[in-house]
Amino acid sequence: MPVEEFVAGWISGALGLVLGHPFDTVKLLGFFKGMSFPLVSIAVVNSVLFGVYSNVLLALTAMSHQERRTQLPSYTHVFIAGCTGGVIQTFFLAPFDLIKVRLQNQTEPRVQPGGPQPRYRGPVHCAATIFREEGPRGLFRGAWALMLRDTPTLGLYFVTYEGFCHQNTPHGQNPSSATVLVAGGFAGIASWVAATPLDVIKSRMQMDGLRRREYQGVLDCVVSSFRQEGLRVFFRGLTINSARGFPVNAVTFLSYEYLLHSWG
Ligand SMILES: C[N+](C)(C)CCCC[C@H](N)C(=O)O
Repeated sequence: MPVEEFVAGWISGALGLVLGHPFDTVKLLGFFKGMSFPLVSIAVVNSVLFGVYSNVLLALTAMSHQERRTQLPSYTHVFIAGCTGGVIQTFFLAPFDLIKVRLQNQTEPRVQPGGPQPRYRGPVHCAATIFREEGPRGLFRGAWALMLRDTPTLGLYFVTYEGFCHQNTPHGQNPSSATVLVAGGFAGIASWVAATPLDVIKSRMQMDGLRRREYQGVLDCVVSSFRQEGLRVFFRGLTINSARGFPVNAVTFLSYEYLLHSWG
């Protein structure tokens, strides 16, 4: 099984993430300490996503990464491989994403000497507290919504990327760096635009249960959010998600392709 894809997915994800970090932090104006936690999480999640994607595509098409560069596999195969990557990565992403959302939404001011401690003192303390207060399943709160958000949208992500590359590359050649950058950026925007409605729901589910349970499940959260705030609730964060999605995924795909190419 080609492991290069896993490693390339990890490194390229980390590069994209460093670039996207400022956007992620302004997204909720909460505090988000340091980069080590996001780097560990992206290492795990992106290597699973890219590794599963490439290996499923390989199994479906019997073409290697290099062969796929010159001959585009069918969009159905690309979509299925992307969706499979989306499903599998959810199991890894769910606890990391939950911790991120809980830390970002922490509204207590920074710790003052002698003042009250924040509820979560950092990612590890946050994980331990959730485990203690909400049980092991608590670490997967919102995971269904996350899976619904990421399965089709990661299919779309890879279809956009491969399609754009294919259309802008002369037959039989590798896509240029500029093409890869723009294709990755568009893939990021397309998938984030499609993912935003369920991103709103996912974050609400992840925050639910801190004080009292408000939602019965994903559908209930969709219905009551819509009733209380109207259709526009599903577009919250659309601009910042897209603005972040372009550079992060442009850099992710460029470094991914570069690494795979240089490993030959
Ligand atoms: C599927 N969804 C749109 C949620 C994400 C797709 C891109 C993933 C990338 N790590 C990023 O953070 O932008």
